[in-house]
Amino acid sequence: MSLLLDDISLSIDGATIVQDLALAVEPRQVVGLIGPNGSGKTTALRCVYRALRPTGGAVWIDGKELTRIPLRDSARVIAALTQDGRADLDFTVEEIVALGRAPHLRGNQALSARELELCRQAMAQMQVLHLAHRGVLSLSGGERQRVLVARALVQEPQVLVLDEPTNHLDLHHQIRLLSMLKDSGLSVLVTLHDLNLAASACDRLAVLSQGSLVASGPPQEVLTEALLRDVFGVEASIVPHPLTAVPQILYDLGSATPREGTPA
Ligand SMILES: Nc1ncnc2c1ncn2[C@@H]1O[C@H](COP(=O)(O)OP(=O)(O)OP(=O)(O)O)[C@@H](O)[C@H]1O
Repeated sequence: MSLLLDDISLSIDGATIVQDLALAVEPRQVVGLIGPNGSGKTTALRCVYRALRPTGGAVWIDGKELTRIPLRDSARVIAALTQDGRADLDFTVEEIVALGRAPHLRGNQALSARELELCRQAMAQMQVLHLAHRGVLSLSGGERQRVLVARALVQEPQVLVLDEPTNHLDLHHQIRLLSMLKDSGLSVLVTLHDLNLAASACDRLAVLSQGSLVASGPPQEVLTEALLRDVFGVEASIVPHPLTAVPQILYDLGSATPREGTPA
């Protein structure tokens, strides 16, 4: 399933937060949305999972304009892992994961045997099966993040939107999650701050700066020393990964430089 952000803009109280963002995610592609803090990444994702409605442009799913699709139908095909999706009710892990099936159920319909097995598999995949009966409030940040990914997977979406999914995850789980996304066969739009992981995991990168798209394309075209300097205010060297040839950034502490338009 394809996802298209067709020149979307989002203004709040007269302030433009995202401006004319054009971005396509082809079927089975993983696209990374990167950019400095406050550049509009979360706001753009919120327009895709319908927490916000763009004030200009439109989002299209497989050739259909999103606002013309009933909410329940779009919830069946788009799953989101959000930054504000922290569960604050003390449900158990298996209850939280089962909530991912909600868009597919009618009323108080119970989960079928297939759906229960789907939940079990997703918990196993995210290595939280042993926590199934624990209350989510008792989990560590990384455990809870993995539970929320499992909930998104049981939704059986075709488009997956994830806002900083590696937050709280240790290195092992960061790499497992990103390789799972790469192999998932889903159309994935993901924001990441770790640019080395983004370069390894994503087919394409899109760079936002102050609400506007400033670069997009394959990681080897997008990640340049000039872009790191101009957009992120960092002097760094970029070398090809010795095994995969994807660009990898070598940072030098003390190389953060003032960025244009950023308060000191
Ligand atoms: N409801 C709102 N009202 C006013 N300003 C907002 C609102 N939502 C977001 N903003 C502002 O819009 C800008 C972009 O925010 P957004 O969360 O999209 O950035 P981001 O790129 O995801 O940042 P980060 O990397 O820090 O998560 C920020 O300056 C933020 O303060």
